[in-house]
Amino acid sequence: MRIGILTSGGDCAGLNAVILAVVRRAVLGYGWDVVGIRQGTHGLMQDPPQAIDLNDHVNNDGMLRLGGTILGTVNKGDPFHYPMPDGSFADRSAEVIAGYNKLGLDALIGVGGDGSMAILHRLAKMGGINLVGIPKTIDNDLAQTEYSIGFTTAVNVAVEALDRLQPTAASHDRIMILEVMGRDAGHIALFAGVAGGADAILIPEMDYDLDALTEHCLNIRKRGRNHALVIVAEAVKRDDGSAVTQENDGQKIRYGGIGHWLADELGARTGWETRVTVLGHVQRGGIPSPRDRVIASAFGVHAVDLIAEGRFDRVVAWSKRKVIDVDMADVIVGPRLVDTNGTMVSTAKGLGAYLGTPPKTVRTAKTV
Ligand SMILES: Nc1ncnc2c1ncn2[C@@H]1O[C@H](COP(=O)(O)OP(=O)(O)OP(=O)(O)O)[C@@H](O)[C@H]1O
Ligand SMILES: O=P(O)(O)OC[C@H]1O[C@](O)(CO)[C@@H](O)[C@@H]1O
Ligand SMILES: [Mg+2]
Repeated sequence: MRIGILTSGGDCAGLNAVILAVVRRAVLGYGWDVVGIRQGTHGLMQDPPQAIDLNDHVNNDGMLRLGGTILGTVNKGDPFHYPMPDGSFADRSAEVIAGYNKLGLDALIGVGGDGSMAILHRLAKMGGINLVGIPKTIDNDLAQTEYSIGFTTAVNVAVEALDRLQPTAASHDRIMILEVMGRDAGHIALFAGVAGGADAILIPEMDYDLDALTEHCLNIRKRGRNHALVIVAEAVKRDDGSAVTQENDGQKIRYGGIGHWLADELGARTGWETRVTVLGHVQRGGIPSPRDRVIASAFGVHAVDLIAEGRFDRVVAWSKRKVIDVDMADVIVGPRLVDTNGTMVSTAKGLGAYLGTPPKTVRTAKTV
């Protein structure tokens, strides 16, 4: 047997740990060959396909703690809608499938988020590829899994930022706003906000009211505290409903900047000096947390076992303290958003944090 593995979508901590787990299980457990595909689907699109032999990495224990991905990754260039140099878009899916066939692979493990998983699922159906998916993304927005690789490390980074912001906020009598990533979901902001003691947690799943937020901050002051911490997810909108974006090139939207808008508004309304930190890609890099390494290892081993059992079109998932596997069709249903009636929201509210209210319009994306 000869299996391939690729990493796709935004990188995150724990990708090399999952590659190592796949190599160890496949090589030591089954005596198979493992091929690493470079730059996600882009590596397969090249002729010859860009790939490396991963068998030698079976002894590379440094990978367990190494950030990024040794294979490289892409979160642009959908092969079904590929941007060509002349500005047009082409369907290059057949080239990706041809690349897979040229490598002589019996199965493919795709480590990706929701966007990547949807693309790989479609390619697998078209090309008869034996596909198994492994969820990764700092956004933790994949359906069916409680945790995706990279999320916990990103939360740890955001909590450390709050830990560092609190003393400087207290020293200078300020409101500190921390803007975090998460794409359309507020999981990072919510987990980090609870763990880091944020006084207000703004997430895209909840509607906020600037007057209520202002009053909340002023009440903190009245109660005798000279500083406040606010965490805001990047996809939170301005009060007129418009998103703050850095890029919208027709391929994808890149959020960023809501923290600065909020600081202007909140500073003016409260009369309290307000500063902003935009955490950005710091949340994706660095050494994976032990929990991400555990999840990556469990996912990698289970994914290889699925191939050994001939069970394809499955995605491994973390559920109720163990690894399970689910139909890929049940995973590519759009982003899994924060459950506004869930434990994390009620905990944050119970701690007295300002979160706003659930939106009046029903959101269609999954919250499970
Ligand atoms: N070659 C590609 N591989 C993966 N995604 C691609 C590619 N080209 C374009 N995309 C699009 O880019 C976006 C990547 O989104 P996203 O960054 O969410 O990726 P992901 O795999 O879901 O992982 P993550 O959420 O961690 O970044 C998706 O909407 C996807 O459709
Ligand atoms: O690396 P890029 O292309 O700027 O993408 C940033 C996006 O990727 C993520 O880090 C992971 O999906 C999001 O949280 C963020 O919106
Ligand atoms: Mg994603």
